[in-house]
Amino acid sequence: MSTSATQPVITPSDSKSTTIRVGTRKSALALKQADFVVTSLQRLHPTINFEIKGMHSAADKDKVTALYKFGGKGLWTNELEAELMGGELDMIVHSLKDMPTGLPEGCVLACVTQREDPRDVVVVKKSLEEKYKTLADLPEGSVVGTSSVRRMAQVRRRYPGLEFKDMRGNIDTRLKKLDAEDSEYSVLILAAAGLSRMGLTGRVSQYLESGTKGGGMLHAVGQGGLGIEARADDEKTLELLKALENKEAMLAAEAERSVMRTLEGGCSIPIGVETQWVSENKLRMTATVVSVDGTEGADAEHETEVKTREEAVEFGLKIAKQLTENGAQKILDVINAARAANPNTEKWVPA
Ligand SMILES: NCc1[nH]cc(CCC(=O)O)c1CC(=O)O
Repeated sequence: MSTSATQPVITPSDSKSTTIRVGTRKSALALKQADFVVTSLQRLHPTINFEIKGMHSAADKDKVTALYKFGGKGLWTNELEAELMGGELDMIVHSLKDMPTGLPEGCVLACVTQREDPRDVVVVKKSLEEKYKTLADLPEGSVVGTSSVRRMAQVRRRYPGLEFKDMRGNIDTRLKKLDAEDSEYSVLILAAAGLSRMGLTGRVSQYLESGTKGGGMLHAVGQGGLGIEARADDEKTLELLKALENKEAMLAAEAERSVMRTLEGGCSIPIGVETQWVSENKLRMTATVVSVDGTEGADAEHETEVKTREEAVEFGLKIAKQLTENGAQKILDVINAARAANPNTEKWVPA
């Protein structure tokens, strides 16, 4: 075999001998996210072989059962985690917002990548696009498609005249259902990040955020971020992932997840957040907990210096405490009691 400058010789030592298996859900969006992570890792480590393995979760397979009944925590993630622990996978790429705030023993949130736009957005039915742009434009009785209790409760609080109807399925399916001539929906609320990753930002009609123009709506904990889970003792994979970590995104995510972890009583709750780096190392968070009927809300806002994971978690605790003092506990107690009393009729989805 001859060597030349244009034809590098592949010797056994630098051939693709190591394989890293990357698990993900199997939706088009999830596969895109995993692909993004693998492409980034492959660029940094050309000699490692990366394989993506897509899996359908229990919640993907069963679209009828109320999602929180799968056990709330780990709805989308349990099967993947079993493979991670069994060594069939080396990492899992998640939408951070679908990741439970408590991970199974032996698993860690190894990496948070740079965050996409964390906001929710309004998408208007194609045939109504000329008529309505924002939630405020919608006439009373208009139907908003969402299965997220967080989105529903917050919209109800600000726009009590609107109606809600369940909307599940992946992004493509949701848009098709919205646009169908005979659909009852006027708008959908979706995550900007999902649309953007699918190349569908053109459908965004309004960005929702804390200000008046944004409808006073806060997004989900972790929304727009990717979380990569790995085995706590897998030094090699943890080291690989360090290069993909975005510190600002990680600290903001830890702070948001800390609020959620502190407040949740074992089930998904209607909590919205917004975090923003306002100056060097200074994080501002706005958070809300809203009753399902939208009549009551507890709000909190605070900014503080956050430089470490511990400080981020501490900050989240502080916000959770402020929320509790402002009435969040009462709202959560009512929700938990209603779920316990009437487990068969609710379709509340953590989104
Ligand atoms: N609820 C499902 C889900 N999980 C993650 C995203 C994409 C946004 C993200 O990565 O945070 C979506 C779609 C949506 O909420 O519109």
